[in-house]
Amino acid sequence: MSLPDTELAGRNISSRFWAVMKYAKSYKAAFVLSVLLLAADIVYDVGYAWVQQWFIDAAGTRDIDRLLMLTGVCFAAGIAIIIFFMLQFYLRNSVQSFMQRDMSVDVFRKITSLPYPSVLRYHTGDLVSRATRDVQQANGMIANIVYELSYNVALFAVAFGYLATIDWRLALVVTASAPVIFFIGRLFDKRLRTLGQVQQQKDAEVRGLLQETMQGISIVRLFQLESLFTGKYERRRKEQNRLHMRQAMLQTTMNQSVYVTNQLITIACAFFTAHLAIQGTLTAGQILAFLVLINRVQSPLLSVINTWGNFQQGLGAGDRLAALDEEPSEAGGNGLAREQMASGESGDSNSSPETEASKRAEEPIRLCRAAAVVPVEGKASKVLLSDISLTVRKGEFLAIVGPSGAGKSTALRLCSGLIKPSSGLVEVLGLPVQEHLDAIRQRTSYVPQTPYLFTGTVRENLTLGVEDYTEEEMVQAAKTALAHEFIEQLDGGYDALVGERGGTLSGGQKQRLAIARAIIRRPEIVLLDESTSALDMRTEREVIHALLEALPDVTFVFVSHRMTAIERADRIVVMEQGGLVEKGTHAELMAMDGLYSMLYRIQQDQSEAASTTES
Ligand SMILES: Nc1ncnc2c1ncn2[C@@H]1O[C@H](COP(=O)(O)OP(=O)(O)OP(=O)(O)O)[C@@H](O)[C@H]1O
Repeated sequence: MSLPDTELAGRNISSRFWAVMKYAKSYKAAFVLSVLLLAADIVYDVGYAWVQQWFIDAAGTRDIDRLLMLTGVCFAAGIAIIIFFMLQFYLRNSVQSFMQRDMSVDVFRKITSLPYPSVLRYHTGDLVSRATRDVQQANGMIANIVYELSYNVALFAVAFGYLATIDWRLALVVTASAPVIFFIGRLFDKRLRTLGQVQQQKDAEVRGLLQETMQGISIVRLFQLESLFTGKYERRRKEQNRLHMRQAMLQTTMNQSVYVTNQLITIACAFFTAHLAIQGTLTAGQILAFLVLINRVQSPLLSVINTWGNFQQGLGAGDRLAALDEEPSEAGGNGLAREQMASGESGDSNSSPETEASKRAEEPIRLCRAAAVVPVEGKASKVLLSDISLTVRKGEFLAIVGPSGAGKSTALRLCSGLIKPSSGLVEVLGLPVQEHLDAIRQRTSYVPQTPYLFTGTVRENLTLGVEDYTEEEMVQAAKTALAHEFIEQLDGGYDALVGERGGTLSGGQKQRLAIARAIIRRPEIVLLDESTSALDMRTEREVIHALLEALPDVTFVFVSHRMTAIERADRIVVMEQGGLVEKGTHAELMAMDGLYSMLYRIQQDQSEAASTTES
């Protein structure tokens, strides 16, 4: 996705903060305790000045008993503080890692629920980046704002209070840098935040390129694209480095401005302290405590500015996650009225509800004036399908043919709910697809053009998402898809590993596994999108024959370019340029002498020419 997220930089800060903070709810007690235990750090930091003052002043009075008592108290306090430190560290890290885990699971869930067209709009690298780095940085925002800020504000207040008890005028001089630091922070924050977002985007692009190159490594090698891709990667890395440098320089400029301000204030304080010492208004212990406390008052101011920079980066990541979260999930309905069916191919406005119900049971797929339009960046939207009306009968084997780019796969995507109809209605098993995706997908199987196998065993891939299968059912599904034989020959059989994306299997083997995976789900409808294209013609015929024999009640919709694959089809529809141009049986279509008969003859000529050449 290009960089639209930078527009989100103006979002409400508190809403972003609370969007992340809600993840602390489940760990409320540990979270609150870990914040309260920050008091141990404060006691240690400020107590150090107090101890120095008391030891020096006690040494001045030569009071050994007091010195011993003080040593004992310090020893006990030291041990208690270490225990509190460790507890605080444990709780803080646990809460943060649990929050991060919960948040990344939510982002993962969101990504998997995005509608298919939205997934296509994002780049995989971008989505991976959001689920990993953005989650990490958004959580870092909590660490910054809650822990760091609470700690620094409390340290500042306590150290300032202590300083004021020694000399309130000096205490005020020490804090003179606060308004300047605030001003500097405001000057830099927006730029840091926007830069953080652009940087995240660039990181995602680099990650995306890396992923894509790994996935297409064979093409990179075979097309000798190594230097092209390396150059591309180098350019993106250069751009990424440039942004990192800009960000580092901006952060350093901000830090150094604050540092210089603090140095000037420290020099002024040193002057006043020395002046008061000359006048004899401070004890030696107070002078020492004062010098320690100057640092304790100023270091929170310095830390706050760092925290602010990191907080801005966290907000940038929070914005990117919010943008993803605001993407509508797939569950939404298409809002189309069922009445539209009335004007469709099989619609009959006068029929009774009972007639309609039985018609629906007999016609598991009904498309009524369905259209699919996709938005195209910077151009008018593109029409993929227009005005498609079609019904498929229960147990029917319907074939869809047509030239490349005619819209055959899009029609199947429409039936499986992967894309929404932009107008018209698509009903599957009597239900409008977009409103009943879960129910429909439970009873429908879709086998895409390129089957996707997950890293794991044959068995895991075959039974994906099906828990109540028997060994017999699994083997039967594999036999029906003509996969059993080659599976048995694999080292390990059904427990053989298939490698990343099924890399150890041939294209045809992957396709047969995908078909077996589709039928083990006991579907009522199977949508096959050129799912046998990698098989030889004989095996393809055998697979189709086995499917039809084994599953006589199942409705098959089969997209194919090969006419031999669809010779058993009950009906054939022909598509061209996103429209349905012909339908009928093979004989009817041949008699029409239209596009189908032309495609059929071309293929026959080609196969005759091929067999002549072979002989
Ligand atoms: N998400 C999309 N965005 C833009 N155009 C798309 C999208 N999906 C498909 N198209 C376009 O829609 C048209 C139909 O594509 P589709 O994949 O349905 O064709 P097809 O008939 O299955 O082709 P083939 O036989 O080559 O697989 C093509 O021109 C394709 O470029």
